[in-house]
Amino acid sequence: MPGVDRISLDQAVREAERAAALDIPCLALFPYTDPALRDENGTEALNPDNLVCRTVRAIKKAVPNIGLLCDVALDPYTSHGHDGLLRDGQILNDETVAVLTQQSVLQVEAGCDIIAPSDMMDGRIGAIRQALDDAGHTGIQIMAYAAKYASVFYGPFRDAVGSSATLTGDKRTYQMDFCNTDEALREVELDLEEGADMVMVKPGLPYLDIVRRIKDTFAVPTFAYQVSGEYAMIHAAAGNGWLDGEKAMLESLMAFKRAGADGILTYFAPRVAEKLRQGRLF
Ligand SMILES: NCC(=O)CCC(=O)O
Repeated sequence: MPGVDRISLDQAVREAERAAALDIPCLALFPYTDPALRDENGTEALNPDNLVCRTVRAIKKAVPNIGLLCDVALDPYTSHGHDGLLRDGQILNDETVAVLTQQSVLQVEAGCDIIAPSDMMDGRIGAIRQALDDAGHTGIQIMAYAAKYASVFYGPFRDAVGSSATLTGDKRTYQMDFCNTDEALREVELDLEEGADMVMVKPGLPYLDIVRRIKDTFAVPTFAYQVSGEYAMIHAAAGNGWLDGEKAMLESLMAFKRAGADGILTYFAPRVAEKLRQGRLF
């Protein structure tokens, strides 16, 4: 991904310090897992000393006031690159949910503030909420990736976490069909009923109609993810001199706000935070 690096644990702590100084409220952590540690069942996800858990502990120790959001899904850990367990070419929904609940508890016990299931299995929000409550973690927030579309715009991210090369098939049996808008409302409704505190739409810019429909229908905290492909397009156009990158970044982020997003996950966060601190966006 242009302009975005994989960083080591000590560098992640420094980035967290920098983010806190820029008033960025929360960081989302995504691991690159050594291929030797990936297997069919994604067992590294349940290692309490895996890269994410170690990084959460280190950041929380050094920068206790920054929020940490941990992704819940198996794709960084599976040899086939899917978010769930796979048997005979089929994703096993309920068996996967049983693993995701354990992954969530481990991440919370490492110090994570917000659990963000991005796997799109059915029924996982309720199961995770129950598992967290049972383990005594009643104050943890859940951000459900409720409307996550099967999108080509995730390409650069998959390269960055090393799952492009290993992904077999596609994710269309569990991520959403981009021809469909009503399904997004049903997914959000289910996730809220199951105990989600906030919902996420992903990708962002091509899906702002979904953000607006969700916000207008449910009036809950609604987030949107400006994903790697969206970021890369602006970056590449700016690099080629086709667009003013700074202005395109700001215009795209303002579009999220206009559509009703309460928060934006973006790879531009440090750049836009610097501008906000200077007090003048436009
Ligand atoms: N679960 C995190 C992602 O899938 C990120 C997608 C992207 O930035 O393209």
